[in-house]
Amino acid sequence: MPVAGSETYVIGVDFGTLSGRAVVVRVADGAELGSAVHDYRHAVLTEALPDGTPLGHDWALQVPGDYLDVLREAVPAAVRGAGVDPAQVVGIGTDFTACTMIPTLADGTPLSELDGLANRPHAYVKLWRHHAAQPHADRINQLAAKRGEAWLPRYGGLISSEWEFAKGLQLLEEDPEIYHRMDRWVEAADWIIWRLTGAYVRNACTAGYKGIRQDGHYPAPDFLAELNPAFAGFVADKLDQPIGELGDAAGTLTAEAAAWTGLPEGIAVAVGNVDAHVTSAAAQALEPGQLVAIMGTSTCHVVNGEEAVVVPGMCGVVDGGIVAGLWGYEAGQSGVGDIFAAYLRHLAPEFTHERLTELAARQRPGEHGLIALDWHSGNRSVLVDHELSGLLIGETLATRPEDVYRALIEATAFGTRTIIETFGRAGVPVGEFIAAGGLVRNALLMQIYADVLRMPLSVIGSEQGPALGSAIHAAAAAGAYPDVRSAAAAMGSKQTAVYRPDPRAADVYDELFAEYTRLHDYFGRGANKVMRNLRAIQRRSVSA
Ligand SMILES: Nc1ncnc2c1ncn2[C@@H]1O[C@H](COP(=O)(O)OP(=O)(O)O)[C@@H](O)[C@H]1O
Ligand SMILES: O=C(CO)[C@H](O)[C@H](O)COP(=O)(O)O
Repeated sequence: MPVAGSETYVIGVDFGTLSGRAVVVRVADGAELGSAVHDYRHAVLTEALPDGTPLGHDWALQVPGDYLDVLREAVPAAVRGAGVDPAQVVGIGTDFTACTMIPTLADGTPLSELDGLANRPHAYVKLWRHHAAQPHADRINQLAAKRGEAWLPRYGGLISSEWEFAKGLQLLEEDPEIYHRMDRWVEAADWIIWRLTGAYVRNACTAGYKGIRQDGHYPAPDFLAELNPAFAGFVADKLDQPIGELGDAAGTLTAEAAAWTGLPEGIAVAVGNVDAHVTSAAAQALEPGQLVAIMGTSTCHVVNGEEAVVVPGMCGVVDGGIVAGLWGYEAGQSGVGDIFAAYLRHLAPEFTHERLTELAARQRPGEHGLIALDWHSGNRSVLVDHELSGLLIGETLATRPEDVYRALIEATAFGTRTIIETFGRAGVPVGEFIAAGGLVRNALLMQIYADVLRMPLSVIGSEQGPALGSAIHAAAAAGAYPDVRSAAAAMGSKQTAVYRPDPRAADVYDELFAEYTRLHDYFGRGANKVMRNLRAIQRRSVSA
């Protein structure tokens, strides 16, 4: 039950890839009364640092000060837009992309802000999409498999280059001076809470999925030393920190953060969380078998289960990783909206998403004669290899941009089907598919997914699922509800079976999916290493 007395509100802030969004939510029923978005000034640094220092291939950095601007700009704007009295706000919750890592001093100061370090790439935030640590991930995986590390199956047998250890090892080996100056290696999800409360609490979600924390332990020092003797103390010296459970309060808003946001000092601040995982609460999808796909720049798939089983190539399974009391599973596709955006930007600049969607919608499944592999940003699940790349087969002199666009959408749907079938075979059946995120607004894409998956698609009620999910966690952290489940029951929403599969389309897609699977296994499981070879040739030519 909400706290007694006058109407109260909570703030949810979603820190996405390019912008942060704040939403003001009524505690009693989850009504969204106002929202505001603030674009990060430096967006994503992929070519060069702000001073022009060039970056290598597959790099993706951010500037931490941009996140604070969201607190200063978007939060007060959302409160103003909602027309509520800030004094009635009882809590704030946040979610972040992950694994997004900030090297800091012991007080949380990012190294990129120190005199003399602004031109050092490794001093900056490594965004989740930074894929330059694949060789380091490969070494971690080979060594863990050789030693039979007990934690490896909890990650489906492979650690991703996107995660804390691979990125940390890359930092150590490519810029040891920065590594030694770094006191803490901090998830942005926790850094923002540190800034809001003055307390550094590591959230259970990223510590588990991205930080290899299982059953209360991290990989042992002798494992780390075998990777590199100077890495032996990585956990003890840079990473370890008290853990906060999702939906608990990490602390209260400091006077400084109250001044940034215009919110009352002392209100509850929820433990940090991840954009994907927090959305399950907003979609009222916390029961085992309800899979939420947060479909935007990338797609994350999150689903709860009663117990931990091994799903090959999943991102991970974490006790309480989505909600307390259940094992949370995560899988993902690193590129989805990003693939469509890159196609428009580089190859069809005269078109928009809307125009190509409209043209592609006139076709029947299979009509374009194409099939694609959706690995333009590598493969997070189930192959866990970011040196894989995209592929398009079937082009002729007649192939048009809308054909390719449709084939790319279908490829991402096949990627999702591969993940769902892998979960099912491993003993984590998916009973309901709930779509969330920016791609939900593309009705053609939604219908293609329903047809490819042969499943009805439910759709989250909110257009800002992560921010609403964060607000729900804020309500729990403020004690307005006893826990996240009851807050989600009152404040979340979804519409059931909005898109239903068309059996005739599904038949064609079954055939195309069989072709996709053949290509997927051939290029992705080592029979043909052309994609990795091309990447190696590219690296040599760039550095020559
Ligand atoms: N109509 C559309 N059809 C397909 N993709 C779209 C459409 N509109 C935007 N996108 C893609 O969706 C992604 C943004 O999704 P969104 O959920 O808003 O952001 P994020 O995942 O960063 O939170 C971008 O990659 C963009 O190219
Ligand atoms: O891996 C993640 C969660 O575990 C990232 O947060 C995600 O892939 C980035 O999300 P978005 O597509 O919303 O920018």
